[in-house]
Amino acid sequence: MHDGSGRIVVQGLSKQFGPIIAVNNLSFTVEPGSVTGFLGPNGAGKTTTLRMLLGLVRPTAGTSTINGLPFDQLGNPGRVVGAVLEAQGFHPTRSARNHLRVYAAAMGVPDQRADQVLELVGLSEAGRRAAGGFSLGMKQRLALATALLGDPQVLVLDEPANGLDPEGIAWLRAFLQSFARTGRTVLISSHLLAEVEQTVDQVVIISRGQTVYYGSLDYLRQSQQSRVLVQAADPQALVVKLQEAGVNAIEQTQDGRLAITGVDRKTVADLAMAAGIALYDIQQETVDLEQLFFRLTQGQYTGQQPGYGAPPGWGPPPGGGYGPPSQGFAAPPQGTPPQGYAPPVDPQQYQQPQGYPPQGTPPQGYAPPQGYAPPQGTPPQGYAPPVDPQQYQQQTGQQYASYAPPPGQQQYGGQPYAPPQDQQQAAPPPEQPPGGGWGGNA
Ligand SMILES: Nc1ncnc2c1ncn2[C@@H]1O[C@H](COP(=O)(O)OP(=O)(O)OP(=O)(O)O)[C@@H](O)[C@H]1O
Repeated sequence: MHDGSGRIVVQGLSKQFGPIIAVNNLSFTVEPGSVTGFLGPNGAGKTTTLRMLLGLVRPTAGTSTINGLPFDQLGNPGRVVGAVLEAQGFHPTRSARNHLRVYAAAMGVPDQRADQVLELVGLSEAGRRAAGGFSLGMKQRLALATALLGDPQVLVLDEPANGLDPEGIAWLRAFLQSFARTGRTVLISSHLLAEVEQTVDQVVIISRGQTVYYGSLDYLRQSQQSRVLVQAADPQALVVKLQEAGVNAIEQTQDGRLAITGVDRKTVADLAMAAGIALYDIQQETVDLEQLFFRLTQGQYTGQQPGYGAPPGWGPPPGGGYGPPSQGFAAPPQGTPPQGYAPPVDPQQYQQPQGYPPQGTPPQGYAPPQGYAPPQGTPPQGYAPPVDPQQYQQQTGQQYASYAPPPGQQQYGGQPYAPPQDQQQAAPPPEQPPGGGWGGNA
């Protein structure tokens, strides 16, 4: 029901399976009106966290709530949370439409909603085909359709882009952003930053069950400065010349090159030439987000400490704070839809079925953020911490505990439906989600 904020709060969540610490003291908040990416390499603890959030796994410690309540106290969870943990569990010979009708009945929503959600995800034409013959991408869409049956306030999707082609990923991006823009909450997991980079407003990056970054991608991006890598005939002499010119952020790389931050290639080359120091190689190194993601999560398998923070000599984020992520989103691609798909409904605008608060009306009890509200204030001095502590504090009310690394660790535009009178009084669905659909790998 749309009777709460739709906020997801995870607080000190831990899960141990025998000797395996799958999730270790995880805390983060997902605000309504935003898309949050939950990122980490394979085995980092993403699915376990989502399963705890959805009441499918009992935490060893900590809590997770949606609308301020644990999942099992939500009453009619299918109307509050739409979840896909695995795009599996469809009866192989049952048509997609009939699959959805079964879930609609369990949830107390009218049969017509099945056709609406099929249209929303672009599966209208395939609706009468047996789900067993669906491609992975089509199964992802059908799982999403199942999650949308109850017109939920919150979407929790585990690796939703898995199996989608580029057209499908672009469509999903537009859909989720449009969904979030109506004041709803979206939490999606992925092990690939690039897959969700253009979709999310903020990310929670975990490695070995622990948070290694929590904040906006803009902050992460801007915390990294490019370096000039130079191979000089006389590195020591070049260091002296650079320091005389006021350039002090210099370090030596393992291969003997100098890594210089805060200057461009031309400045270094000019200084070297003026001093008569021969240069054998000079390059500008720009660190992209994927590299940063890898750096933050490395050690997952090697037992190394994760790459907390920027390397020495790297500067603070640019002055003036950091801006909000780009507004708007890419329109779904044009052209011929893949075989078997009806063209998905234009995800430019999510329209709610009748009987729900009008589109754009935030759920009671909170003011949805306009786009993404960037953290306020001045970024930390010296270097960028892996977790944006201000945002962490702002959202959780807690001091971020892992600021220093622990030792040794590391749209849609649906056809509104008017529920028939008798359906409006329908019996509540079961306490637990029906197996196989939302929360399907229970
Ligand atoms: N039921 C279980 N029993 C024992 N260990 C488990 C169980 N579920 C998960 N684990 C372990 O917990 C750790 C985290 O697994 P989890 O599936 O949550 O990671 P993940 O980030 O979702 O990975 P992936 O991207 O590969 O799905 C792994 O080491 C996994 O083997």
